[in-house]
Amino acid sequence: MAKVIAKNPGESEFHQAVKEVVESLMPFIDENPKYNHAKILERMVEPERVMMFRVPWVDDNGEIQVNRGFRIQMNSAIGPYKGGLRFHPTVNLGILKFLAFEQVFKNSLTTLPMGGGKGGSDFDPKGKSDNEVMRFCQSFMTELQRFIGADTDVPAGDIGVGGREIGFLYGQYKRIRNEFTGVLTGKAIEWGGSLIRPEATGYGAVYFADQMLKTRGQDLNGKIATVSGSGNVSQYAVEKLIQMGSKVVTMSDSLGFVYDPAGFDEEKLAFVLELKNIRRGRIKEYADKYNVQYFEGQTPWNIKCDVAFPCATQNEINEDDANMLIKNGCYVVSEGANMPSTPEAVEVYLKAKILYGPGKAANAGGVSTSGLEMSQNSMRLPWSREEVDARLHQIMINIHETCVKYGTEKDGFINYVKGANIGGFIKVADAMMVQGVV
Ligand SMILES: NC(=O)C1=CN([C@@H]2O[C@H](COP(=O)(O)OP(=O)(O)OC[C@H]3O[C@@H](n4cnc5c(N)ncnc54)[C@H](OP(=O)(O)O)[C@@H]3O)[C@@H](O)[C@H]2O)C=CC1
Ligand SMILES: O=C(O)CCC(=O)C(=O)O
Repeated sequence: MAKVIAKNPGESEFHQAVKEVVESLMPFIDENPKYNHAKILERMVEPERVMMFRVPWVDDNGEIQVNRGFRIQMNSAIGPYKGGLRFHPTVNLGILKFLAFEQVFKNSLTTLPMGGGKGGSDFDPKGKSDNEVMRFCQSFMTELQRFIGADTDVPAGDIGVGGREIGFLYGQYKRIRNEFTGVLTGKAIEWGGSLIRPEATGYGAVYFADQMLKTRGQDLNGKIATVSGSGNVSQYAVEKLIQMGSKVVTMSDSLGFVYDPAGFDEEKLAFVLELKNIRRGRIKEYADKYNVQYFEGQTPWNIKCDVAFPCATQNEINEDDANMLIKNGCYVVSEGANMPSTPEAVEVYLKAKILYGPGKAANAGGVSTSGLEMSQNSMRLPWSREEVDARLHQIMINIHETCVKYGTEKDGFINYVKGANIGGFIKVADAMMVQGVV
């Protein structure tokens, strides 16, 4: 860790992600010294390649704007680099390296042949016109296209990158490279996308929670759920929770959260989708429309619930929030977001022995379905909604089984952090061992 910190100064999120993995992997590596001799971990914390580039574009007033673009190609031992693009003003090298590092383990857990990568820009799509977003995406892809390809590196969406952005990015890739390939996932269904990809991360986090509950002979029916965020992952976590009989009482955005004690239903969720995906408004409008409470500048973790789904961003649950969740009776946390719980919050969950599914396991449904989109693109054949959903569901069951296999402790407690880290590590490490010193 000292070396990682010294070599990557100021990248606190990257240090955090590496530390969590290293801490749970060290006992396993001590028992399997071959990984130590081959310096697997030292190699895994060093990206295979990092690209950083200028993204100039012209806004609607004719003024030139300059953003910074990135792509981190972290590890390709088990397949082409795969991972989303994030467009958000907070994006920097350290954040994308943490996301790329997590992605390596997550993609390995999916059982599909995908390496790990991540990219993005400090561009903020909020408040921009569609034309501005298009011009930015075209400039971003003009540079990115030289580093990616359907068998090399396949980006997708993440925060700030949804169907609209993937469309603009794909259009520019096709124009420059003159090829129609599966170079991006999250495409629209009419031009090579997969059914269920938009739903997959949220659905997957709910399927994972359901599997965790099954270990205690329970299910989601009748449970009170809190969800944070109101973007892609949150929207479909809420949809699946409603379908499974839970009562979802919160959603949020970066300005605050709404508390609806009667619970979201399909009609209310349709309002949120229209608000967020089309009008691109603020969640406060939900409180105004349905006459419920809105808590400005706050997160939903002090609301009483059985199950919590953090689906917004990293480090959105701190130690106090975690203590509050547990004090209020919450005993399941399934992370739709990447690293939404601080290390102190994770300590609280593990000490309380609740059912805690870390993001790299619980939110792997999104990238899994991206992998299924790649398969369909290679075959040039689309699968039905039922087929993709069944495959997604089975993958989440398999990931859960892997966590149980490597994370069950002597007293029977399932430490999903340990299970996901060891389960994700083995496949990548073994591939690296036989591929030589690369
Ligand atoms: N999309 C996917 O397939 C996958 C996404 N993830 C992870 O899920 C999380 C959400 O992604 P996604 O739903 O795609 O992104 P979206 O951009 O669709 O939605 C993000 C949501 O989180 C909120 N948010 C973003 N930043 C902050 C912040 N700093 N504080 C509070 N709220 C914030 C946003 O509010 P506002 O609109 O106000 O910014 C918005 O409600 C991320 O951690 C992402 O890495 C993980 C696996 C796959
Ligand atoms: O679908 C993908 O390729 C990436 C999804 C993603 O960015 C993630 O799992 O965090």
